[in-house]
Amino acid sequence: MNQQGAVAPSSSRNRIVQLEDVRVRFGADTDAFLALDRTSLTVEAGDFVAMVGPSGCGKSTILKLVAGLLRPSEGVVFVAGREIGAERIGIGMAFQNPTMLPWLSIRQNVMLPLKIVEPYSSTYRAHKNTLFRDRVEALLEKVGLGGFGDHRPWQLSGGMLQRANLCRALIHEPKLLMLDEPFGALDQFTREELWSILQDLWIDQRPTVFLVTHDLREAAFLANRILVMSSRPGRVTEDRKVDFARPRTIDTTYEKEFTDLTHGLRSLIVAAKQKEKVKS
Ligand SMILES: Nc1ncnc2c1ncn2[C@@H]1O[C@H](COP(=O)(O)OP(=O)(O)OP(=O)(O)O)[C@@H](O)[C@H]1O
Repeated sequence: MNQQGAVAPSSSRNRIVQLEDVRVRFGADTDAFLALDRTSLTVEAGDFVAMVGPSGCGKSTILKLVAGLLRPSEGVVFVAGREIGAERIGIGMAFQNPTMLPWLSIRQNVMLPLKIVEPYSSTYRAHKNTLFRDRVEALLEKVGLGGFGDHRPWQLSGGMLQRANLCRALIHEPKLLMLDEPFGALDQFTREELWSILQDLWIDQRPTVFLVTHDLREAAFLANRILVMSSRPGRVTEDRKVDFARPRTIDTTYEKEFTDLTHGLRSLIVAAKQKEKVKS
């Protein structure tokens, strides 16, 4: 068994995330079931990884393992060369429903990680009206929300809120950015606009991104690597490299290589779902 705080093998120190033979079980006794089966995975710092697969296959479970919100039942998870939980690492998160605090302005909402996360929190009071405010304004401007800093969340549309949500996830320049279906609730046009915005932010800051999505075009547009998972108990069955030149544009998504890729991914997921039906 691994000791808490174990260090990853030195040959793999440039890998920011490593899962070794990880299994996750939920429930107890007769209700216990295996959600994630023997998963091994390594991710290089600065990479953009998308995870796709049938509903319930364990995509969000992998996000939670990497974010340290969940412990593996077996195996080990290393983040930044150390067993998860042993050392703090900057993580940004965004989910399908942006949970903004309604009594705060958009600027104050975006600033929250600076107020909470070290090394920013200790100088928050000194910088909140100068340096940090400028930083928030610059980021809001970048995502097309310049001039909306004083608005309240309920005055913004869903697409605008998700832009603000991305700003909040990135304001403290996290090393890891965890995105769980962040654009799932948006219309197609807004979603496509946000893909380009997220791509630009990633090119600027180069965090390591884990994106969970059901939208195969989204995965192929944004990621450098797409992991396809089998049905429950989930395993990574395919690891596809995506090397379309950046910055990608919406036109890229109509090119043959791109549609071949998304079509191929779709076939894999349909096959995984059929296997699930046969099992049940
Ligand atoms: N805390 C929990 N307790 C019990 N079961 C859980 C828990 N979290 C997840 N599960 C179960 O584990 C399995 C994997 O869940 P997970 O959320 O990782 O799937 P997913 O691939 O992200 O699904 P979706 O695409 O539908 O969001 C599912 O069957 C889910 O019901």
